[in-house]
Amino acid sequence: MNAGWYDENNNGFVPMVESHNQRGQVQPAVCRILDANLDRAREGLRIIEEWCRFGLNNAQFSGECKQLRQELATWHSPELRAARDTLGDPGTQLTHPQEQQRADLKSLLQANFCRVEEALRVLEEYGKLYHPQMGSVFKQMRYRVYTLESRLLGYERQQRLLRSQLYLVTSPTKDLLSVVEAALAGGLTLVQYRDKNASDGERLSYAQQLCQLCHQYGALFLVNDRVDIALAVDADGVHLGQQDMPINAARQLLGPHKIIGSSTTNPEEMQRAIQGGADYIGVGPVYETPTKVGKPAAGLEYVRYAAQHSPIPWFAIGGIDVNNINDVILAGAERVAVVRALMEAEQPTLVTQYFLSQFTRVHIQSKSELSQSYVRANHPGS
Ligand SMILES: Cc1ncc(COP(=O)(O)OP(=O)(O)O)c(N)n1
Ligand SMILES: Cc1ncsc1CCOP(=O)(O)O
Ligand SMILES: [Mg+2]
Repeated sequence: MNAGWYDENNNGFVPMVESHNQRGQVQPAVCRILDANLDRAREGLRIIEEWCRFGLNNAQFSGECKQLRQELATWHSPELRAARDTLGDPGTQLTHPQEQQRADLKSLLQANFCRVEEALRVLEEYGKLYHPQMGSVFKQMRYRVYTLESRLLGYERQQRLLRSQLYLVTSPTKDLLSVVEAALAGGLTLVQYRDKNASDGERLSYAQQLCQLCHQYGALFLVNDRVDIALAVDADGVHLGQQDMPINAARQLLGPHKIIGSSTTNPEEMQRAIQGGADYIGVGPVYETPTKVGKPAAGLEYVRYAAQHSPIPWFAIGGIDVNNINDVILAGAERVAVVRALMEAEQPTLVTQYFLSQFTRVHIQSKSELSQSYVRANHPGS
């Protein structure tokens, strides 16, 4: 097999020029290192590719993984393979406890990205001893993998946001973690940590614990108001109100792939949030609420407006509970955010399940009511 690499600019396969080794200058150990790391990088990419293909059904991401694997294969010459000495390799016996268990899919993907990036770095450095172009080729490849990682994790986040119909905004309580965990156990997939009075130390500590908990359950975790805390705990994003940091400044700090939510009370604020690049908006307060004292209700009218006009995901918020959720859904909401209804619930797991079940039930019921009234109108007496 001829070694070489795929050059996008020349649009073709570039055969590998004579290696230093062929001139007898490279130690066998270097060939073993290159062989092992070519394998490591390809295996890691294959694991990521399987998720892109079968988990996300995403042809673009899986295509990029496959392309990278094929480019790696072109460097894996018989000469490097021949240097392999598995029996004499002390590293085959060494495993790290973290390799034995992965907390969730995100950590599985991150661990494998890390493995690929490390292997590419090794190939970049030791490759310089083997072939004059190996250093720059593997450096470029490593940057492509970084880009793929951040695009893939960003895409995953957006998908999870789209699928989230219930959003818990927390309020301070001594059993904060157990309330949130009970709601997560009921199927909650989106949590915002909100505490207007805690010290920064407390905020950081709660944010860290909640972030870890949410990720264990595969849920998204956002921080209210504070971009710095969101960054410090590697949260999935922030929620910003009209008085908080502007969306574009937060985007500069958080990068393109974190989620930024924005509060809106009227069509003008909605328009500005969308133009500013918000990933979702809060729509409300739908009803007056003691959680946001002094903020007048925007009403169901604004919910109907959002249902007609918002091109991005939006969450109705403010005074929503198990008694009025159906009115909010019938006004067009497909997603709601709540504080008290879950934070003060005796059984947050059951209340979460109830809320989530309403999105399916109300739509089925309202469709069947509509079809019944259609039959009555068109076939009187039947
Ligand atoms: C989902 C969601 N919508 C609206 C808000 C309110 O944000 P803001 O207007 O900044 O008020 P505070 O929550 O900071 O008091 C929210 N937090 N979440
Ligand atoms: C933070 C916020 N922003 C608009 S309404 C609201 C509070 C909603 O709280 P509750 O669900 O307890 O009425
Ligand atoms: Mg705010």
